[in-house]
Amino acid sequence: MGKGRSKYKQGLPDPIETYHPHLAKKRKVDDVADAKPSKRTKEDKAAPTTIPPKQKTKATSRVNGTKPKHAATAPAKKGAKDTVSKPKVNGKKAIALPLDSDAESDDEDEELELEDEGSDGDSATENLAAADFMGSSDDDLEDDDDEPNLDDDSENSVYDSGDEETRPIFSDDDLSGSDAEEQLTAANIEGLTRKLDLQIAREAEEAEAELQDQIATNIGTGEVKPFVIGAADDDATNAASLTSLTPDLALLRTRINDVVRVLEDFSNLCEDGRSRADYTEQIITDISSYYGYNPYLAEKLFHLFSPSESLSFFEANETPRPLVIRTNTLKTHRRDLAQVLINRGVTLEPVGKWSKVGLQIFESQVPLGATPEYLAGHYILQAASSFLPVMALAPQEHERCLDMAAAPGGKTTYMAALMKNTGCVFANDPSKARAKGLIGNIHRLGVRNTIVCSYDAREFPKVMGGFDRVLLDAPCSGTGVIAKDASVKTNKSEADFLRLPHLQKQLLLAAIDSVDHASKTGGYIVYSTCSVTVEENEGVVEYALRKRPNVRLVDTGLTFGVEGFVSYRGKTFNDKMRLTRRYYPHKYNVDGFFVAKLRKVGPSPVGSGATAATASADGAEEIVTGVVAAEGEAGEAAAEPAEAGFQWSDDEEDAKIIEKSLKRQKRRKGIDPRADPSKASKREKKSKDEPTTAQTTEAKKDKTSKTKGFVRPSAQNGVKKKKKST
Ligand SMILES: C[S@@+](CC[C@H](N)C(=O)[O-])C[C@H]1O[C@@H](n2cnc3c(N)ncnc32)[C@H](O)[C@@H]1O
Repeated sequence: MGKGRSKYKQGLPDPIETYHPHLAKKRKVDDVADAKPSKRTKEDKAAPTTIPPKQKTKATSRVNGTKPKHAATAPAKKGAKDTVSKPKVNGKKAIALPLDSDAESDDEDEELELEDEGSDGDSATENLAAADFMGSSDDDLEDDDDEPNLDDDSENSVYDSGDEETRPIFSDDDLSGSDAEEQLTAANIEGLTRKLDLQIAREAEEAEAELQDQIATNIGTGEVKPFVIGAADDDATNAASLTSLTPDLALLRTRINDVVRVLEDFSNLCEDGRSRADYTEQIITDISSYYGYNPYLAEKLFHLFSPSESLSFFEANETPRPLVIRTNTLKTHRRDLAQVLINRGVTLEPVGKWSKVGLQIFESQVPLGATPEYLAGHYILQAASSFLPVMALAPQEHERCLDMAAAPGGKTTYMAALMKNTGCVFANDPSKARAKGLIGNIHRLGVRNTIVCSYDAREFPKVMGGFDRVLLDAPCSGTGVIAKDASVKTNKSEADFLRLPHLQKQLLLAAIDSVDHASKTGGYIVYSTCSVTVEENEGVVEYALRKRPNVRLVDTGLTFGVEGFVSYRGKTFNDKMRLTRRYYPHKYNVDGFFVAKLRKVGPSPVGSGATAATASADGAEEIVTGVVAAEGEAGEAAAEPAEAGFQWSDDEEDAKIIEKSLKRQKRRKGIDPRADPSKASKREKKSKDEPTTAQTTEAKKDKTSKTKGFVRPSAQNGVKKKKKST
């Protein structure tokens, strides 16, 4: 898998907002060089602000092998575990850090916002009684006078000498052994910061020059037509080396680059008698061998982008995304959390202006999944792109919300935090094994407004409805997270891209039918996946718009992201599809993701299975069963295609395709699909008509019960118990 993978350096990322793969790669090379003291230049040695060698070689674990540009960091210090409310390092007082280095005003906004978010001081104190990790008091940290000037690089250091005397700056030669550490003062860190800034600027210039060179070379050689297609056929040696089990990666890479050039300037560079299709076929085969994808998936992903952009995408999938944590504002503030982690030897930086709770981790001397703050629920490890659907959903205090596919709970717990533990979140996941993780996270993060349940979410409208907002973070193929799970490259087949969209469509209809269109504060549905394929994203939303004319696409409110496709390979989608957002690893250095926000403007059609059930915010049951009256609204039949151009499969077609695919799967397993067709069709009918979980079956027996199958996590730590209906 990933034959070409080892060739590529890992660990690129810049802070998420400013991702430039070419710069990042370059930096990585320099990082390695830097790590070898013997390679340091004379000037470096003479530089008065260099960290002594001992410090440089200190065993830190570099997350993703990256260095922050201006990451807030602390040097390794003795007795890090002795963190107290006013942390001291080598006798120096640690101060509030310039986390949001972009703008002071921004930082002030954040302070205000954090105040608003109102951490639950009690729970924090309870959890942290043994060790006061919270660092200095809010008063200390929020006193602007104590804060460094965010705009001034010279003050962009970790330690403030404060009132204490600033020590002289030492050169490498002056420092040795543990003395070196002792003498690492604010002043030399300040110098180091400046040096690093200069180095980064130099690297950026060099990388830019390199890029320009490459572009110029490509342009320069533009007149020479690359002989790419013929090469494989005519040159026996080349052909063998490029297609054998151990292909010559360098040759393969050259051919990929050549074909990209041809495809992007076809009229000038194509070989006589060759069509675009020939080149496209060639490059897909090569990408598939070079990066280790099955040809079906390689083709699917290739067609999402221009040829050169597709290469950036495949390339970005070879490197991990930055490690990100989300501050749990139910327990702490980002600034406080950052300071405590810095004191533990973590190098971090705010994830970007778009989030007030994310911290990107660059280096850590401690395992981030086992710090006291982690165990106390002050943060959760969560991919940056995972924040986005929740931000788009924007759940409000005192609302009643549903997270339809919730495990392991990254988004549920964020929803609860935005709702400040008020109102009620129903967190559903049919996988019991995964629900355990969900319950664990809910407990650890101090979430108290959430009820866990375990249904096949397609059944949800029949069980209960009337939600102000519903999040459907759908099960998907994971083509956005290939960097995390390379098995996707080979294990996703055509059958998956038929089965998954079918399930996603059913789930999205259920999500829509579970929402109260008359909600005073909401009436919203957010649909998201960690996949970048069109079938799982725009295709699903388009289907829902056709089947439910009572929903409209609305703006996600997200400040970045590529617009969704309004047309794709001959298919036309609703014009408003541009309001959806796509996220790509090569573009934003986040996992690939898709986010769509819908607003329900009228009741769901008769026969949709929607139940008008409402419950008070604290989860107490007040049941109104029955199908929402159509009130003159169009039913299923009237909900027929609004968009003539959209030719994708509908329910019936889907069913046929799924049936075929199931048969194929059975055949592959050596089972004769016709062995007992009556039983098979009965089984299929049953699985279509009935919920798959025991809880749902019970719930169907007594539709008036909305509490069966739920468990209040606060009442229970572990596996869910069924509650008797009230
Ligand atoms: C992408 S994951 C959800 C991640 C979660 N939202 C989070 O942020 O932690 C998709 C989830 O869908 C669940 N799932 C699969 N089939 C489902 C169904 N029919 N109804 C509801 N959930 C389903 C899976 O068990 C899985 O946990």
